[in-house]
Amino acid sequence: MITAIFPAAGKGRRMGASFNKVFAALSDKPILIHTLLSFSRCNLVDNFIIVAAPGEVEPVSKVLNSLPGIKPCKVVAGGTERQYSVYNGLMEVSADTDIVLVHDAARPLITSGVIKNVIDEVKCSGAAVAAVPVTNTIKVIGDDNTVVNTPDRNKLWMMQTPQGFRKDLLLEAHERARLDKYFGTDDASLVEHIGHPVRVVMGDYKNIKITSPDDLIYAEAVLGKKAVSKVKNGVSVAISNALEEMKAKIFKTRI
Ligand SMILES: Nc1ccn([C@@H]2O[C@H](COP(=O)(O)OP(=O)(O)OP(=O)(O)O)[C@@H](O)[C@H]2O)c(=O)n1
Ligand SMILES: C[C@](O)(CO)[C@H](O)COP(=O)(O)O
Repeated sequence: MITAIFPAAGKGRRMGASFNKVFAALSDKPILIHTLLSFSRCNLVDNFIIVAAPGEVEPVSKVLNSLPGIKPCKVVAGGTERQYSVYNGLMEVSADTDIVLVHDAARPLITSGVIKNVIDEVKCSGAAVAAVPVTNTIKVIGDDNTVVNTPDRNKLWMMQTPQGFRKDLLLEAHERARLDKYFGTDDASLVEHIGHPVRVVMGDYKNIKITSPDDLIYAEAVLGKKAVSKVKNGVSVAISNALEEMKAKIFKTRI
């Protein structure tokens, strides 16, 4: 059994909106809905756990479980850091799950092909992360802004999600990180911290994390045609209505 955990409990500060960016509209529906629909189209994943901000758990749960085309979701409360949010999600994974995927709710352009790449490698080696080779020259900079060195570009990859692991391995890594007070910006770092090899598989340059308003413009352009075809089959109408409902419930005091 394969379970996907979607950390969605961030603040989206770099987006500069007055609300959590995962509810921001991208084309015809919220970012979070795009992400969940993409995973719902991939028949390799069995269960979804969405980690929402504590005050957003109830409305998100109600809206998600009434939407067409999205697999049934469990919604749990997140923490103050992404790592804590993932841990809270992990605590809710069912006993019959053997593989866990962690995917940023803020990466809506994920494809079934990349999800499959990650799952295939987890089945072989236990830990896999989607990533892409860097396309710019990277330099390490010292305190005074002077270049320290220029690492070999052929060895530099940008990490994405999904990141997938055997459940027991990811649990051990998170428990150890808590004991050691170790923080990583992704789940693979925690697995590296316990000394288990993590394999990199091909991601997709389009699989961006929506971080700033410019990313929304790029994502809109990528989705362009797809969004139009979805409107035709009527699914988007239900989702647009759900977006309005979600906005009204979650943001009525904050917009
Ligand atoms: N305490 C947190 C922080 C982040 N996330 C989630 O982790 C993903 C990646 O985080 P990031 O893009 O850094 O999101 P934010 O923390 O929302 O953004 P910012 O750093 O700009 O505030 C997002 O889907 C976000 O919702 C989470 O579940 N819990
Ligand atoms: C996990 C991650 O998506 C890998 O790129 C990323 O590290 C999380 O986002 P953040 O911007 O570093 O919080």
